[in-house]
Amino acid sequence: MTAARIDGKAVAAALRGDVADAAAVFTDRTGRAPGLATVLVGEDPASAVYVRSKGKATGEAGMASFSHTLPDTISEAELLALVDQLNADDRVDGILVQLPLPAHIDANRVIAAIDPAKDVDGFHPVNAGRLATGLDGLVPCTPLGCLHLLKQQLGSLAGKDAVVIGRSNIVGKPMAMLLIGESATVTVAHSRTRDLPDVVRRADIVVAAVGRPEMIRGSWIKPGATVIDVGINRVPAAEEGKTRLVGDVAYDEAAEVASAITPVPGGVGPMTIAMLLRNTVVAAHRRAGLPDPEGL
Ligand SMILES: Nc1nc(=O)c2c([nH]1)NC[C@@H]1CN(c3ccc(C(=O)N[C@@H](CCC(=O)O)C(=O)O)cc3)C=[N+]21
Repeated sequence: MTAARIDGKAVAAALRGDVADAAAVFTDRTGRAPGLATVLVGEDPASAVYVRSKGKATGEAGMASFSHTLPDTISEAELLALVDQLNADDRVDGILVQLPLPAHIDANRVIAAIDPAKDVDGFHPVNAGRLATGLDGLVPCTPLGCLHLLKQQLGSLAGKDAVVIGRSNIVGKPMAMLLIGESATVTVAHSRTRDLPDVVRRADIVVAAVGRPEMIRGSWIKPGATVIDVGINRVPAAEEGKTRLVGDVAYDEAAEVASAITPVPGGVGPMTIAMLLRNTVVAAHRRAGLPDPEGL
């Protein structure tokens, strides 16, 4: 069997169209566009690329973008002061502080300083708690994008065996919460899990978020499983001096066994950005006291 390739880029483009429609309605009703503020500390070139592509996507969706680039010599207090300023700014509906932050800054303190109503990354403990307890809040973009792809592919997830590989606050834990919310039977595996290949072999749904290039092999995949690859790893390419992106899953091997699989690039990555825009337009509606836009 050759697996269907789940086209995250196309699904993300459709979602961005719906977000743009909702943003236009919001702008009409309130007289201002939904606004996203991004904060980048330091000059890491890969991080700068993400922030730029987010800024571009925001404009295309009819939203306002406020981007702040700070030197990596900035103090924690100065960064916290900027977050306070963005919390107080009524034009700003969403705040994204790009991670990782330099080592002298406590990322948990910065995340905790963001107004939970503007926390479009869904990283604030209040939003994590809401997700864990089934309350409405803002949900982390990458797991939300993975769930959207899974539901589009499978319909109901109820009763499916799902394995999430990775236990980060950003992907693994919220992914597990979302899958539980869909009534899947969820196993969270990680670096200390015993017999990982056997654990993965039981799964109808595999979400790989470990950050190790091509670690999950085709022989680990249950025939017919759906595989969502969150990994974005840059590795040396065949041609001297060049690099290419690979996921956490050995794509060609897994595609021979799975029924559907996301590619890297063009899978989960574009969904993350689309969900960031989605969360921003949802946050704008809630802050304005309007009902959530339908169908997002
Ligand atoms: N507070 C915070 N929130 C984040 O959501 C966040 C962050 N910090 N720090 C960095 C990571 C990384 N991240 C990506 C999003 C989209 C692609 C993406 O669209 N990738 C393209 C490929 C891009 C390329 O070709 O380089 C794809 O997979 O097709 C990648 C990476 C969000 N992050």
